[in-house]
Amino acid sequence: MRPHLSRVPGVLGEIARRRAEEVVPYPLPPAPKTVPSFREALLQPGLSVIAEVKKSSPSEGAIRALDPVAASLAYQRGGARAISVLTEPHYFGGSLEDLLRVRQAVDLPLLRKDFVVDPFMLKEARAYGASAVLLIVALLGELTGVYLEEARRLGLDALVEVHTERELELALEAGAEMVGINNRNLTTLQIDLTTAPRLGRLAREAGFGGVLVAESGYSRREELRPLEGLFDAVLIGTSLMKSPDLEEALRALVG
Ligand SMILES: O=C(O)c1ccccc1NCC(=O)[C@H](O)[C@H](O)COP(=O)(O)O
Repeated sequence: MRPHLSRVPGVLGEIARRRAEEVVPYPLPPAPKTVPSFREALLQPGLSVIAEVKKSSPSEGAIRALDPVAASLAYQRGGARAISVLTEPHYFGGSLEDLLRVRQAVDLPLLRKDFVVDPFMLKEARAYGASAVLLIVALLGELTGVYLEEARRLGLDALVEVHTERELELALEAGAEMVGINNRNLTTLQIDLTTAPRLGRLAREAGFGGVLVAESGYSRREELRPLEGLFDAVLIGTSLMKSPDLEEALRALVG
């Protein structure tokens, strides 16, 4: 079952509709027998970092044409607990090939970072070595629970992404065990670093005891302070990718 994407505004709608047009099932390579647990990696003590391989974006245009394997090895040395690999090709310069190559090079759990709008994309994620997928409530709406169930059935963890109070309610109703709160409004691309702590507190007040991940816009250590004791993990892409030394940049942020 697919979500109704005509109702999704802005660049997010554009990306997702293009993605949906491209999904044509094909024979997948055999999935790795086991992959490390994304959820358990993020539950280690302290604020875990999910470091993102992101070559370009709608916000920034070209960021850096760094080899995803080289970037991921540097992230692993720098202390990342998981790696997010963009697989969307048109706006982010990613691919499933990148995901597979990173899987073969590092031991960390991988998040397939894409705009999932068809259940086949979950099967692809599993086949190409992901431990987890991103499910964006602004895209999936009431279908979030259906995609969550399908992800679980395939043995994938799911990071359910929200940006508003209503989306948070939907994520919790759907039974999300990992919630990502995006500081970036995916319609306007504006970043507001007060979004994650505000919605994070609401989630905890509502009794959410699962994994909380703050996403987007972080580039300095002091910006992570409001997350301490509330969030389990932070997802960082652009500022790391722009740094001359990824390993050092990661240590400077959270080391
Ligand atoms: O990054 C964008 O410009 C963007 C535009 C439209 C949809 C999604 C977008 N980014 C996805 C993300 O959430 C980020 O890649 C991730 O949270 C890391 O953010 P950052 O550290 O700011 O690169």
